[in-house]
Amino acid sequence: MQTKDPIVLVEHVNKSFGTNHVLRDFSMAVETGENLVILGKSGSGKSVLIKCIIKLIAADSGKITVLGQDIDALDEDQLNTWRADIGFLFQSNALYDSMTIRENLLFPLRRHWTKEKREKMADQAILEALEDVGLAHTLHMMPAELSGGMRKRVALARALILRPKVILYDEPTTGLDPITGREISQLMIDVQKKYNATSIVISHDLNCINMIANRIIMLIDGKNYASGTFQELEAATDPKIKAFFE
Ligand SMILES: Nc1ncnc2c1ncn2[C@@H]1O[C@H](COP(=O)(O)OP(=O)(O)OP(=O)(O)O)[C@@H](O)[C@H]1O
Repeated sequence: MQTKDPIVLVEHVNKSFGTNHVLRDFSMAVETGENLVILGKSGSGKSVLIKCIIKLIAADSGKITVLGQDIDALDEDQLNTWRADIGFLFQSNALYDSMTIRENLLFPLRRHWTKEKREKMADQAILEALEDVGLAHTLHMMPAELSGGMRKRVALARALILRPKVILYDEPTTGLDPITGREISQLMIDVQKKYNATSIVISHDLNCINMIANRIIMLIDGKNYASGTFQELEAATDPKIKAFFE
């Protein structure tokens, strides 16, 4: 299972909440440039896994290495610098409703860029990020003025503005109609190609998964139960895998 030079390596990770043992000796390796989808039923621990990868929550045991860095060894300052290389698209989009789209995109730059760099480069970076998602005209609008699909695009632009090397998507097409879902999936493919990023995607949306996944990992019973391409897993005879593709 180990690849030559994985950009994300999860080894024997366990995570429990009280008696709820969510991740059980979970391991996976993600290679640079992959679009990896994590598939598993509701409550199986997909969000917990990606929160462990970005160190929003701590695993109980095991080791996680991201961009060559053992994440347990990072202090607060190092964690902040390291997080600039990791984009995260929340299911809720998490846009600030009281801020314009420009201010929403400025937010990560405030955290990670110096004032000097922001003064010189922020406007250009914000415009380019919005152009990447086809929404340059929304610069001075408020989130409430945008449709759900547009808000998702803005959230994607914000996740990409620092040019992360790894992007984590938590159910990026949930709540969108199938056409908008396909548009978002295509955008994810386009940005992955443009910036040679690595994507880890949680999704239940078979259309989205079929479009974007180079590989799928099935998270079942807290473990990396199976992995393969969409076609390989769709053809599986194991009932636990089959259930997802019916
Ligand atoms: N902070 C927390 N405290 C206690 N339990 C938690 C916490 N976060 C997650 N859990 C539990 O961990 C389990 C896995 O949750 P998780 O959100 O990872 O599921 P999921 O696979 O992402 O589900 P869904 O597809 O519905 O989003 C659930 O039983 C959930 O209740």
